[in-house]
Amino acid sequence: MTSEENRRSRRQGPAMLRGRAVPQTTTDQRLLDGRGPSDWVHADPWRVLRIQAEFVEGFGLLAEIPKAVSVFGSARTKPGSDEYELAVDIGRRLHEAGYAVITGGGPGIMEAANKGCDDAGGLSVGLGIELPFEQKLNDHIDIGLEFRYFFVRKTMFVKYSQAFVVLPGGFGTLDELFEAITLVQTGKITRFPIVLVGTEFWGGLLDWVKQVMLSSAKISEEDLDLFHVTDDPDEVVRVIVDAHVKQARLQEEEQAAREAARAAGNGT
Ligand SMILES: CC(C)=CCNc1ncnc2c1ncn2[C@@H]1O[C@H](COP(=O)(O)O)[C@@H](O)[C@H]1O
Repeated sequence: MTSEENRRSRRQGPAMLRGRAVPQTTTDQRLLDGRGPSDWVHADPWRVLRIQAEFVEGFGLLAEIPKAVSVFGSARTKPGSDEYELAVDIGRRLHEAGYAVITGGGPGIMEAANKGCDDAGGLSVGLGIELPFEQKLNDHIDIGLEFRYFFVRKTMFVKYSQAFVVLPGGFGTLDELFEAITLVQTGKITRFPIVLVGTEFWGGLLDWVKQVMLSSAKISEEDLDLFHVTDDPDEVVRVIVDAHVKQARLQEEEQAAREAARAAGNGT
């Protein structure tokens, strides 16, 4: 090391650097200087921060929404079709039962459920996803958020709703449905009603689940109780409300039992 290099030293955060270890520029300079290579923007450590930012934004925006139900279904369902009108009706009824409605914020069933809730004066939430083609949140949303990452968005549906309603849809809908069933089956979320709407649409899949999955012991008999299937919008809401009433009662009983045990332990 030359005596010139030896003299140079710099503090960099908690570190002290000397000689040739001292970088030519400061951290601030590198941050503020627009020039230079930008490959780092696409590197994984940077992505981790973006992912983290999506969680922070989502948690921040949704933390204070009241109890809510997520409604899923095809992005391709056309306004005016029976399934679209059914989703409008379900969105409205969910609001009337005291729930906010959360959807994927897109067109089709998502738009219909948001519309039903919004037109009835309810809180309508859309959690959109950035897609390769131009896309905007539907017009019936009070609180909207656009996610880059599907897995971050999926966390929000589960964390901020207390039930899932699933209307006819394609791969996206099946992905959301089976994630929810898996989370309930594995005890990651408890007492979480999942209602499938459309006995004809879901019938073939349910037959296969029973005839192939169940009969080859890939699931057990009680796993069939993890979801409820109906065509009746009134029943959709009733199943959810009943499950939540039962859940609240159980929680009260558990709380009372804990307090009784504590009191007995104190000898009071
Ligand atoms: C017209 C078109 C294809 C638009 C796509 N635009 C989308 N916008 C928001 N969420 C979406 C979209 N496509 C799929 N999803 C997600 O996947 C589900 C629907 O997918 P699918 O149509 O069943 O498979 C929705 O519940 C939603 O959460």
